[in-house]
Amino acid sequence: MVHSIVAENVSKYFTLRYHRTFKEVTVAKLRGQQTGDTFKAIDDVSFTVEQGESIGLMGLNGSGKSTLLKMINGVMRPDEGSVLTRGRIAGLIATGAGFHPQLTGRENLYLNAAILGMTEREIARKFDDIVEFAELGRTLDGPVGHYSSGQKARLGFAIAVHVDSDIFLADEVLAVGDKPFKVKCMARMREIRDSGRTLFYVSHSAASVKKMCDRVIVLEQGKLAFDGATADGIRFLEYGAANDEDEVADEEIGNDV
Ligand SMILES: Nc1ncnc2c1ncn2[C@@H]1O[C@H](COP(=O)(O)OP(=O)(O)OP(=O)(O)O)[C@@H](O)[C@H]1O
Repeated sequence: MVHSIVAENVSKYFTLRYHRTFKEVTVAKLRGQQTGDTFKAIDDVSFTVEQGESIGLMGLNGSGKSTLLKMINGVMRPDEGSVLTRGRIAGLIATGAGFHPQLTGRENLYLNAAILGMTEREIARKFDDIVEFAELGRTLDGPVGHYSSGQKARLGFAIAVHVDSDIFLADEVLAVGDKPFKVKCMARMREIRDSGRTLFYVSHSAASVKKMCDRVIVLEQGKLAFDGATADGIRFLEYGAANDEDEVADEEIGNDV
């Protein structure tokens, strides 16, 4: 077994500030009021992922999933503990992050692919496939600042899936895409999983996690609340309500893949 991701006693603190200006802070201090609050967004989380595992990272809004993914990706560092990863990491962790709004989609494609570690030759070789995957049509030559969130996600995801990575991170890629694009993304993520790469997939959708992942990690207020088999994880989250409307839509997407 080869370790792909090792997180050891990872904690991350954030400060929530109640005031936006110096004046407000000064007034609050003079009145003896609290000006902010520091809290643990990730609280002493440890787990090991082997190469080729596909993990569904689940939990309520604000439970710390994106923060954990950012630390795996390396864009954020833990305040305590460590996150070690093996190999190249690619994926979509924040829709549109890293795109330059004044540059066109085509220009951003070159820039983003280079930032993700692709060589010029590699970009030239994969360019048409990326463009075809993104299906942006003439929008590709318009500035990314004018793109809808779905269009940004299309471009970002299309680039990310074409990077030869060992670890693929996906944070709610399916949240903003339309149905045909979601189906395409799911199919591509399954290919990534089946090619033996490590998949770390953040989702609120039980159906897609069931189809995609063999292990589930659940965060609750920054703490690791569950780590185990997918079916047990979903049961743990009590996402099984069959008459839930979202869940029904969710199953539809799942069935199409
Ligand atoms: N840069 C930041 N500064 C201060 N607080 C932050 C920052 N980033 C995230 N937080 C807070 O940390 C907590 C965890 O946020 P995070 O985005 O990781 O949650 P999440 O599980 O991904 O949520 P969601 O399901 O809504 O995407 C939240 O309370 C959020 O408000």
